[in-house]
Amino acid sequence: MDLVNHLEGRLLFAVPKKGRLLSASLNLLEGADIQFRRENRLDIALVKNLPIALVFLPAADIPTFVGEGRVDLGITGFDQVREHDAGVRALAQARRQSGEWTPEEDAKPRGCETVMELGFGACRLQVQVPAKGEYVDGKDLIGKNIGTSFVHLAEEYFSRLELEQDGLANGDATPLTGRKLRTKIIELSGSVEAACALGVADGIVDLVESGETMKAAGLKAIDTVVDSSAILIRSKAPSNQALVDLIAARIGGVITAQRYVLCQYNIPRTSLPEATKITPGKRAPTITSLEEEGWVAVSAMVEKKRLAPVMDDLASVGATDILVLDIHNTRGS
Ligand SMILES: Nc1ncnc2c1ncn2[C@@H]1O[C@H](COP(=O)(O)OP(=O)(O)OP(=O)(O)O)[C@@H](O)[C@H]1O
Ligand SMILES: O=P(O)(O)OC[C@H]1O[C@H](OP(=O)(O)OP(=O)(O)O)[C@H](O)[C@@H]1O
Repeated sequence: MDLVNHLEGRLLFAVPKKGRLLSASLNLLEGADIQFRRENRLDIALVKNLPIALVFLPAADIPTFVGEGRVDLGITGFDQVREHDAGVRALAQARRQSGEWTPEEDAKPRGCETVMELGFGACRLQVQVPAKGEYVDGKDLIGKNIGTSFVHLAEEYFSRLELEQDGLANGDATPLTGRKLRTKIIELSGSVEAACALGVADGIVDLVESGETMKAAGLKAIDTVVDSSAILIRSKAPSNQALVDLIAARIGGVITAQRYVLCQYNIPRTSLPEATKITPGKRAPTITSLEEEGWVAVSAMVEKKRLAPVMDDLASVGATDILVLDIHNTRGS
């Protein structure tokens, strides 16, 4: 089937085609009951049960497609959105400097909006240097060679440092982009951590999660440029706002279900005030009377990461029969 000619009337939703965000993104789509079958090697898949087409793209390109309004929704990293925005600023500044900028360009609905954080893909874009070297501060790298895949964010970072060193204020009057940098930013598309050891760069700007890659390459972090995690983004003028809202509600429900469990227990009514302080629920706990005089049953959503101390505290105020149930999905919570 010629998929490209079946996109008419469908909301376009971009999903990372590979890499760190792929499997968690597919889990979210499954939880939101977005059903599709992706043909081998095809980067477009029609959703069977909704008027949506999934477009599988590199995470780094998704902010461009969404920001230009070519795709309505997308899953990518916050770092990629920041890098894209910095690139748009750099391009606009270059066009202004060359006199090519027109007032109409300001009116274009460029850029994407964050719909929600997705609770996975947490990492940091950090400035890294050889662990045994002399650099301890970002400023020590001014005038040096920096390897990175995040060229625009690196340019803005070192532009800010250079401005500070020169005693100039960074404000709208002195844009971070379009200046001639003393620091040389070298664009690398992968394995950035090898650049220092191979003599290509004095420092790098690269992502760190566990820190294993950085450590294995003999590097240490000296500053953070961006704290990132996966986000759902939408274009400024999506083709079907109602469908965007529906997808957002479904995905929000899946994320809440992943973060929370349902905790149920019995407790003497006299201890209820203490117990409900421990489990206030998302809005409020549900309390029902038991057949046994003076006892109530409580059920409340509890964040998974707080579960063990919550159960300890409940037991210490006299709760019994404490049960914890997984939540499969939620809506409106
Ligand atoms: N180690 C990590 N831990 C968590 N999230 C990460 C990690 N590395 C990258 N990410 C997130 O995943 C996004 C995509 O990175 P990833 O390296 O998987 O990209 P990719 O599309 O496979 O590209 P590349 O071919 O450059 O590796 C990043 O922008 C970031 O938001
Ligand atoms: O702190 P860590 O947990 O070690 O993760 C960090 C690494 O993960 C990412 O690369 P990835 O493995 O996705 O491959 P890439 O270098 O080809 O982008 C990133 O670019 C780092 O190299």
